[in-house]
Amino acid sequence: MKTGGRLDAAIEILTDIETNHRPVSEALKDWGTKHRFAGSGDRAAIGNLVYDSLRKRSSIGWRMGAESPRALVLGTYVWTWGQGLAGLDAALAEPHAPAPLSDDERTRLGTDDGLADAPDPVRGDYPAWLETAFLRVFGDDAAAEGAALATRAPVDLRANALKSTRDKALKALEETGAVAGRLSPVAIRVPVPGGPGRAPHIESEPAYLKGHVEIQDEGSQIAALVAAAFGGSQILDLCAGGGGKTLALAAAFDNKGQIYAYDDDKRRMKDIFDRLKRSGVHDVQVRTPGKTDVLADLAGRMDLVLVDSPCTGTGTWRRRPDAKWRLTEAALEARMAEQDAVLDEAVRFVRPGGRLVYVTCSVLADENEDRIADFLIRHPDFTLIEPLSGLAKTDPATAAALARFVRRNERVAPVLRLSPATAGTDGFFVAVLEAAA
Ligand SMILES: C[S@@+](CC[C@H](N)C(=O)[O-])C[C@H]1O[C@@H](n2cnc3c(N)ncnc32)[C@H](O)[C@@H]1O
Repeated sequence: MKTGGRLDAAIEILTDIETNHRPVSEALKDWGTKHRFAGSGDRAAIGNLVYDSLRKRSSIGWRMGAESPRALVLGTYVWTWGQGLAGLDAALAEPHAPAPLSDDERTRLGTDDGLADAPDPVRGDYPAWLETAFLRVFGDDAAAEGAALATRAPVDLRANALKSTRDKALKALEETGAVAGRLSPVAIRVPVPGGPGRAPHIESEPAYLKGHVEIQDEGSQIAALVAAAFGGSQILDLCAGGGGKTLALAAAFDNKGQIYAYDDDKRRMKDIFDRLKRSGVHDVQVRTPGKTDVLADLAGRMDLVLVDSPCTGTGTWRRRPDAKWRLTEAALEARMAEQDAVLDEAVRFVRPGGRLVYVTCSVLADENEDRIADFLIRHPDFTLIEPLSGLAKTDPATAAALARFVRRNERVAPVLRLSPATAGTDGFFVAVLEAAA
């Protein structure tokens, strides 16, 4: 396919997503099934056009005067992909291309900066109803933080210390352009190309197949490292899901602790057994929910309970831009109620003097500081402690590198907050609570 045809396909897919309220991945897959002649390069380019259009829906819509699929795709090609008006004209002259530009489109696409007077949520590409929430967390940086959440994310990997080292894994992945991560000592970052370029397919790399690396955002790795550094031998990962943090905890513990992995939704745990096996993890007991209380024997015994809480995922908008525009106030409130519930549940497992680590991949204070503030009122026997105090003992260099992400002037402090703009990771929040001895 030529570029013109790819632009037209992206418009068709975005229209399908919008009119039929379909998830992006499903709409892309469907289009692929109906257009078998499209090669893998075409599919990658079309997928990139669709995702990039969604990432900057608001700012491109503002500049184009419309948020129609056509306006978004044309704006993405000219501005985000840097092809300019001349590049677009060339593509539109190709077979199967979208219709020629109107005069208004031509004028708008030829204007360099149409965002000078735009409000923060437009410049930062986040939903207008979150304006107050973003201002509260980011202040004057709200638009810049939003804009960083509207870029493409790199592929982050965690070198699995149980099977390899970061240096060996970097060597094995040399051809992908992999480099060492900047914050986590086990992070590897694989850059993703811009424009139509295909992201590297890590799942087919021998280093991945042999369990030497796991795919995990560097922010998620840091959350696990911060938690693991509080040590102990009995750990409960209460919201284990597919096991991303469980695997990172197990690697940090070098198979020396006993980790219990649980999730109240059995389906979310479907991949965990395969992942544990591939990673060479032996010290994890998976507990799935059943008719009886399958965690009863752990009550009051855990040195560490990790609550990797359900959340809106605002910190992961780079990877799931459609979720950004689908998020509603009702969904946010539902997540907050779940967060309170799971925090309350966690309490019964923490031994006297033990720690409860609360993690979200959201940047919103409603899901972070506010949940902890309310928790401390309900559970005055817990206190918030320095989030990096564990890591400062086990890995002082990493703790020092992370110190600038500790927030001290919030409603609840100290807490750790990472974001794409400040840390180059997904948005993550970590609070560490200690039970009275
Ligand atoms: C952010 S995801 C976990 C991701 C996972 N830890 C990882 O690193 O791959 C949150 C998980 O919490 C689970 N969950 C929600 N409420 C829960 C509860 N009350 N008890 C246990 N798990 C819960 C959800 O099913 C979901 O899988």
